[in-house]
Amino acid sequence: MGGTFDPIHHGHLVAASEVAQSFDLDEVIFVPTGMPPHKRVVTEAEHRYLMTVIATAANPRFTVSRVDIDRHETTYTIDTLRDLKKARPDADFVFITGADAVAQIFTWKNVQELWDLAHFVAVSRPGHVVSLSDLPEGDVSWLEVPALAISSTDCRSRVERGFPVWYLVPDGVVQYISKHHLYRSTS
Ligand SMILES: Nc1ncnc2c1ncn2[C@@H]1O[C@H](COP(=O)(O)OP(=O)(O)OP(=O)(O)O)[C@@H](O)[C@H]1O
Ligand SMILES: O=C(O)c1ccc[n+]([C@@H]2O[C@H](COP(=O)([O-])O)[C@@H](O)[C@H]2O)c1
Repeated sequence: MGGTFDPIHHGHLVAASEVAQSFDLDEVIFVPTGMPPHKRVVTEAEHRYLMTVIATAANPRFTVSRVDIDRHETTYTIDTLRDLKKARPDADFVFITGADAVAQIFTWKNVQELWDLAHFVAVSRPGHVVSLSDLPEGDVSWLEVPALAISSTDCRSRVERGFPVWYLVPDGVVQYISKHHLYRSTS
């Protein structure tokens, strides 16, 4: 599952857990992006990576990869999948995306090559509707997951305004944000 994870929240974790169960996956690899192509300036990669490690530590099927943050360039999923495939040539990959991300997939780099490298699973997300007929049949599956109306944008905004993010993100991530003064207007 690729994402900016700025910060990682329970919407990401529920989506990953549901896809792992439904598609009988051995492992879910969370891949924090380096520099995402379509996004604002994001928090330092090491902070996003460490929050992802903290959030996933308790689940034996969850791991975190540094492939995107160690490439030190704009992150494209084509490169993520090529690097993962190089490291695990025998693995069959499933790339997990939310409804909002998959709706943009035809703007992604080398999109036609992506289908050869992984099967894509798009999960439902509150506030986002996707027309399944726009997605290539056989290459993208759809999965309804428990609706959690949580976004990283809202988490950042809440911290900035002094509102709690307890129960929106894992406890360790709340503590990490506080310890490193992330998302405060002065940080
Ligand atoms: N609440 C959610 N339910 C289902 N999927 C989600 C949810 N939040 C994020 N995702 C999916 O997880 C992936 C990574 O998301 P990302 O790290 O950009 O989080 P985000 O909450 O969308 O961040 P931001 O608000 O900063 O754009 C994307 O494919 C996104 O669609
Ligand atoms: O490959 C691309 O062109 C591309 C463009 C936008 C997003 N992505 C990937 O989609 C995933 C979710 O991205 P985001 O920006 O919603 O966190 C993440 O793994 C990104 O690298 C990939």
